[in-house]
Amino acid sequence: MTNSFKVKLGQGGYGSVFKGKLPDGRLVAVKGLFSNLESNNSGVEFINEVASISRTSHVNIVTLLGFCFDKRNKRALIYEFMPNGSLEKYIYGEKKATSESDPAFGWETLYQLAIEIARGLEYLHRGCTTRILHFDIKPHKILLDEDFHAKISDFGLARLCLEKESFISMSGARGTAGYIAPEVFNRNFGVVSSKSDVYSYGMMVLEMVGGRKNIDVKVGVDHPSQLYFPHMIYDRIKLNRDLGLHGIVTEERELAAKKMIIVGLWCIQTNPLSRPSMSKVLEMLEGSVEALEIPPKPFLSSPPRSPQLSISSSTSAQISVSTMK
Ligand SMILES: Nc1ncnc2c1ncn2[C@@H]1O[C@H](COP(=O)(O)OP(=O)(O)OP(=O)(O)O)[C@@H](O)[C@H]1O
Repeated sequence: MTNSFKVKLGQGGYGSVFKGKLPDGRLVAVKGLFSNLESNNSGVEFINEVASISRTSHVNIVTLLGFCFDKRNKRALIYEFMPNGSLEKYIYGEKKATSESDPAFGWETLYQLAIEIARGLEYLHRGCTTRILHFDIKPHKILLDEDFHAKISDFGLARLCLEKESFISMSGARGTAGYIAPEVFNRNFGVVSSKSDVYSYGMMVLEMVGGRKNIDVKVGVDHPSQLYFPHMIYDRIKLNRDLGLHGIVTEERELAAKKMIIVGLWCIQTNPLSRPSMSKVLEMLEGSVEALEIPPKPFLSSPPRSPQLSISSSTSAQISVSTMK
């Protein structure tokens, strides 16, 4: 199926992703899962988990087409192939989105993507058969189809399958620094819930707006005031200053940018209760900018450095999975 693993699409924390083709010609992405844990069981848990999650179906969620599980305990997840790769490269990678040199990927597209991702997340929070709280939403989890529509990829399924199998079960959570809500790494901030995903979503939207990492260590060395993008943009929007963003040449683009900024700032409020639900986010993005109130200035509450943060098991039971009737 993968033609001997010739084309590697990427590398995730749980395995490599390869391009493949089904016998009917459909292109797929095959995500191999490596487990360094001795597992003697038959993989029933894995199969059940995949079966239950494969019932998830939404236009803004990458479709899980199947799985592989062989006698030697090798396992893989098979997803629909997303030809335009991940959002990451359009935010700060080789195809930076706000660049005027690529008008096809300007503010209109970014704004549309913010709405599509919000729809996918809202579905995962409220509408689907399997509800998983606390995904690891970040720009490389958002994949783009051939028409540049956004789909949330994998949404922690790999982690979930391996953790269930290894009996680590639902204890301990991993997240990517820069997107993890404060309550995920410290319970004193509140309870981990779908609002933790709202936080990650907000951080990501602000990166889409800024075209850079929210915490830019390189910039920070020379210009400390520019270290934390959410603070910089907060001051500009609050004081009604020029946003100082690339490519805002029409009023329509400015309105789209403003909505994304205000929504992003609401989403990253430290108190989970102050953050909007994903349905509220959609309402805010789709409504008029005049109806939006500017939130209080968000604190810098994520740990700024290490790219992958493993959370100790003292913050256990943070991923909650349930099958809704
Ligand atoms: N369905 C797909 N179609 C095309 N490319 C994909 C697909 N799934 C993943 N990729 C590519 O592989 C990369 C790694 O994906 P993966 O989900 O494993 O990584 P990750 O975001 O680091 O996740 P995790 O740490 O949860 O394993 C993606 O950033 C993307 O470029």
